[in-house]
Amino acid sequence: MDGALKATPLQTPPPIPEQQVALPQEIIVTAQGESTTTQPSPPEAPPPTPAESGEGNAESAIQAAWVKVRDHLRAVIGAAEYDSWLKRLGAGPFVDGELVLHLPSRFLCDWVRDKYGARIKALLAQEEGSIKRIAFKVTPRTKAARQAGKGTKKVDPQSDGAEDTLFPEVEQAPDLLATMGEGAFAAHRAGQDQPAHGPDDPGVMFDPRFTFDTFVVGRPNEVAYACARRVAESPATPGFNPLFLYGGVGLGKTHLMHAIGADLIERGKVSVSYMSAEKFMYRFIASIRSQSTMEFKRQLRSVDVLMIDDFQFLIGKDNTQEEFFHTFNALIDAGRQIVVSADKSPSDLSGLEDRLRTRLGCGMVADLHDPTFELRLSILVDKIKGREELVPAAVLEFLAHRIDGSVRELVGALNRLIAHAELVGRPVNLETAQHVLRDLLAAHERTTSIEEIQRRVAEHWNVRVTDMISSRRVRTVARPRQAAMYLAKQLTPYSLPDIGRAFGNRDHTTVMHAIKAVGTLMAKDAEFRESMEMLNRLLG
Ligand SMILES: Nc1ncnc2c1ncn2[C@@H]1O[C@H](COP(=O)(O)OP(=O)(O)OP(=O)(O)O)[C@@H](O)[C@H]1O
Repeated sequence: MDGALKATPLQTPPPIPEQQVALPQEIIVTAQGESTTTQPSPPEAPPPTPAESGEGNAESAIQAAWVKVRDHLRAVIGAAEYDSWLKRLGAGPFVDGELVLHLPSRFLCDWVRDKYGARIKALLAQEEGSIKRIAFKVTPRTKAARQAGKGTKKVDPQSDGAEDTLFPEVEQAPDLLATMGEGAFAAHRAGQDQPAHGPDDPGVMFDPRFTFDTFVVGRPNEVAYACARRVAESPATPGFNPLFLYGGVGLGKTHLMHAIGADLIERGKVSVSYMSAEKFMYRFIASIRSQSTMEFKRQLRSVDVLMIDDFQFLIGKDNTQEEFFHTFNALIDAGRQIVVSADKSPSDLSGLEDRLRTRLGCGMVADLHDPTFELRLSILVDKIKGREELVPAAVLEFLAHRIDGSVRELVGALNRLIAHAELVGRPVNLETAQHVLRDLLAAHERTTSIEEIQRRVAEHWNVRVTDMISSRRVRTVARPRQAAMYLAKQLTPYSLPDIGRAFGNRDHTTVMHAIKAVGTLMAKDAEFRESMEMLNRLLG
C-alpha cells in the first residue's frame, strides 16, 4: 500500500463454530492493580551447590569465577536480557574439570546452552583455568518455589514446564524435533532471540528498552507510532482493530508492539498476550500433542489484547492459519484488540488465505517506511545520549549517511563503536569508525546502476534521459553521454560492451573513446572536472 495509513470500517466476521484445537500463550500478563493474582513469583534460587557454597579452596575459586562471570554477563548483555535467560542459571558441582550449570527447564537449558554456552565457557576458562568443560543440566524447581509461584495469572514460557499448567508443552520441545523436523525446530529456536520477557516479573514482560519514550518518531514511522499509541490508550476502538503494522526488517515493528504491551499493562486492568507467529505455531502444535488444546484455546481467547509478531511466518502453514483465523474471529467478536505485525501489507502477503487477508486488513493498516537520513541521525543522537564523548557528531552523521535501511543495523553499528571506544579508552574518529565497521560498510556500499548514472548526468547538464541512448551527435548531448559512460566505467562493475549496450547499443570502442575524451577534458577544463567530481561523489 502506498499511503502509510488505511482505514476501513470494521467488518464483523460471521460467527465461527468452536474448533477442537486451542492455543497457548507466549506472554500473558494481567495488570489488575487490585488483584493479588499478578504478583510476581519470588526470584528463583538455584539449589545450593558445592561450587556456590564455597566449600574448600578449589570450590571457592570456582565460585569466585562463577560470580565474576555472572556479573560480567549481566554487564555485557544488560539486565533485561540477563534476567530473562540467565537469572536462574546455577553452577555446580565441579568434577574433573567439568562444571555443571543447571537451569529449571529443558527449554531454558537448551536455549541458554545454544545461545550463551560458548561465551560462558570461554569466560569461565579465562577466570579459572581448572574449568575445562561445562555441562548443562535440568534441575526442576523446588516444590516451595512452585507453591510460591501459584496463583499468578501470567504465563511464562521459561518457567518450569513440568507443572506449570499453562506451559506443559515447553518441556516437550525436544519431542517437537520429531514433529517439526530439525530445520524448523532450529528456526523456531532462532526465533526465540526476541527481546527479553522476564519470567517472574510482570514489569519486564515487555522489553523495558522498547517503549514509546525510546521510539524516535519521524516522517517514515509517525503514522505507525500514532496508531500504536492510540491502541495502547483505548484498545478495540472501531477502525483500529485489528491494527496491522508492517515494514521491512529492523524498522521498529517489534519495538512498537512491546511499547503497546508495556503501556497497556501500566494503565492496568487488561490482559495482554504477545508472541511471534512462529511461537504461535509451535505452541499450537505442542498443544495438539499434549491434548490440552481446549485449555489453551480458553486461555488465548480470554485475553483483552492479542499481539502476533512476524505474521509472515504463517505463510504456507495452513493449519496454523486456520487456527489463528478462528481465534481472530472469537476475539474480535468479543470486542478484544488484535495487533499483528508483518514484513508486508495484508494485500501483499501472498500465500495467506483470502478470508484471513481481508480480516487482517479490515481495521487499521500502517506501515513503517525505511528511515530517512534525518530519522537515522535522530535515532543515533538519541541512542548516544549521555555518552556523547565516545562517538562525536561527525561520526554519527557518517553512520547515518552510510548505513541506510534497517535501524537494527544502524544501532548495532553504533554499539560496536561505543564498545570499541570503551575498550581502547578513547573516542572513535572517522578513521577508526571506518576501520571498525569495514565489513558493514562494505555491505552497504552502494551499487550504482547505469540508469541512475544516466538520470543524474542528464539532470546535471539539463538534457533528456532519452538522449543518453539516442543517436544525436550534437556536442550538448554527446558530451554528457560520454561523461555518463565514463562514470559507468568508474562506478559499476559492467564491461565496456555492457556499457555500450546500455547507451543505445553502441560499440565498446565508442565507450573506450568516450572514456579517453572525458579524461582529456577533465585535465584541461576545471569546471568540467568539478562537475565530474561532484557527480562521482553523488553517485558513489
Ligand atoms: N524509531 C526507532 N526509534 C528507536 N529505536 C528504533 C526505532 N526503530 C527501530 N529501532 C530499534 O531497532 C531495532 C530493531 O527494531 P525491531 O526489532 O522493532 O524491528 P522489526 O521491524 O520488528 O524487525 P524484524 O522485521 O526483524 O522483526 C530495535 O533495537 C529497536 O529498538
